[in-house]
Amino acid sequence: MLVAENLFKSYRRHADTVKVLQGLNLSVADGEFLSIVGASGSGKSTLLHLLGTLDAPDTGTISLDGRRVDNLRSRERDALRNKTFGFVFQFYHLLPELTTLDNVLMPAFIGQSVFGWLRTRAQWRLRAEEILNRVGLGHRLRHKPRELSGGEMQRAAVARALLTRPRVLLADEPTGNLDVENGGDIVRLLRELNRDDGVTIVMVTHNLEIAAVTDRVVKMSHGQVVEDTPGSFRPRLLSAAV
Ligand SMILES: Nc1ncnc2c1ncn2[C@@H]1O[C@H](COP(=O)(O)OP(=O)(O)OP(=O)(O)O)[C@@H](O)[C@H]1O
Repeated sequence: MLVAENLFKSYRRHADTVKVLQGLNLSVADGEFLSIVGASGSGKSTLLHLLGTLDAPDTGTISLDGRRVDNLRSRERDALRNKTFGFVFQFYHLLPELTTLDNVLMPAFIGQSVFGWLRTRAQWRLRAEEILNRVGLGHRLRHKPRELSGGEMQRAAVARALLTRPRVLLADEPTGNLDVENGGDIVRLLRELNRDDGVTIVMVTHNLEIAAVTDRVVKMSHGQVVEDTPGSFRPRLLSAAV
């Protein structure tokens, strides 16, 4: 479904050029739960940004269902991104002044006209409540982020990413700021969303135990894929695995 071919990406800072991706190839199948591991600086986050059309490669191509997405014009790219991808980051990025419910509603609110929003907000609210119940936060709708635990904040961020029913969830170190128990809960939640709702998930992680519960573990080094192995996930082990 999502295919990256021969990606090169460098960052220029002043006189320096940092070569990050160096001929990277990766295919992600529909419905897969894949993790990307590798040393710090190997280019994991850069790859995730490129796959999610947040940034473009210098050369190489990225295709979704056979259609190039790396060279779209910005308006087309934004529309495709909003429809196709949900993003979860290590530090949640929730807006502190908004309630959990309003944070989750943000993707629907942004980019709509006032009239569009007034016309559709009741439906979006129902959807937001449904997804918040799904992630176990149905009892925290009115809480502000500072009134939530780290694990709850990440659940809210997952709910926000899934509000618009994206096909692909791109998660950059979603457990990186959580203790073992809460990190395990988040990965179990992602596993369930993948299994029950068919969401394709690409997750960057430093934690090899967490990576092992995904279907496939891709290891990066110096901007290339150097290992691509099945994870050790078995459905019946889900509760004991993390
Ligand atoms: N916007 C940028 N400008 C300049 N250099 C950058 C930029 N973004 C990333 N880099 C550099 O590119 C390299 C790869 O960064 P990237 O974040 O993709 O690595 P990573 O594998 O995700 O690392 P980590 O595991 O530490 O998060 C790093 O050396 C980083 O300093």
